[in-house]
Amino acid sequence: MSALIEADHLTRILPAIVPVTLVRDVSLTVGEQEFLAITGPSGSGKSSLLYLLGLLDRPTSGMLKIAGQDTSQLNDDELARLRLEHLGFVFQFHFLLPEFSVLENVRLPMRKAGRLSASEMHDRAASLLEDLGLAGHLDKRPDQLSGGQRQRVAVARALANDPHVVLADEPTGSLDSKSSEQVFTILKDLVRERGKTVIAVTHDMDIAARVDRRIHLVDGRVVSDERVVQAAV
Ligand SMILES: Nc1ncnc2c1ncn2[C@@H]1O[C@H](COP(=O)(O)OP(=O)(O)OP(=O)(O)O)[C@@H](O)[C@H]1O
Repeated sequence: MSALIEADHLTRILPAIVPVTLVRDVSLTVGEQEFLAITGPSGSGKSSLLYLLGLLDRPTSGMLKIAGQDTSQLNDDELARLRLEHLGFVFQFHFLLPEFSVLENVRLPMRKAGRLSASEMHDRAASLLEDLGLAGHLDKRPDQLSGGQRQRVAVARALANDPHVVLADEPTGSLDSKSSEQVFTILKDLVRERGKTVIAVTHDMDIAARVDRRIHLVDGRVVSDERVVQAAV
């Protein structure tokens, strides 16, 4: 198993009159094809840790390697490039651009990466959306879709540049139970069928019980990091 993410003693302190420690001394290694949940009480630092691992924030101290590359000396442009190449994001609220079509929303990260021609981008975006059950919706705008459909568009967008890792912050947090189950199944299939690694922050204990590995945080610290044993059916 080669490491996609290596975090060594990561700490994030928010400077303030009374500094706030968001993440404390977190060390972990995440490999290929892992399905991992980050759990913990509200305010325990789950999102903060996900943002560090996703290069959306910088640690105050500690080392973070993504796909073998030490990120500590990289400037913002280099971090953005590493993010585009290796990481995809799904948030609780989809953050799709309302004035763009579904297809254009999925094409945007490909444009930023600048590796594909216009027709390749179109075909790849259409194919991802079709795989996620959205074939009939490519030209619609996000507000013409249901919440579950929008979240599936967000998953397609996360996959646009074929990242190794998909980081998801409460991906089912604003969905009804049926849509939640669909999005969970999609994330699981990303791991099982597409060989991605998925790291999901979740409050949903039903989801946390069905991943492969669970990291539990309390006060910004990892208090357990365990393989999840699935009950036999
Ligand atoms: N910009 C900020 N300014 C001040 N405090 C912050 C800021 N961002 C986060 N915090 C605090 O840091 C702690 C960790 O926040 P974080 O959002 O990472 O936790 P979480 O476990 O994801 O919470 P939740 O489950 O409620 O989303 C919380 O106590 C939060 O209030």
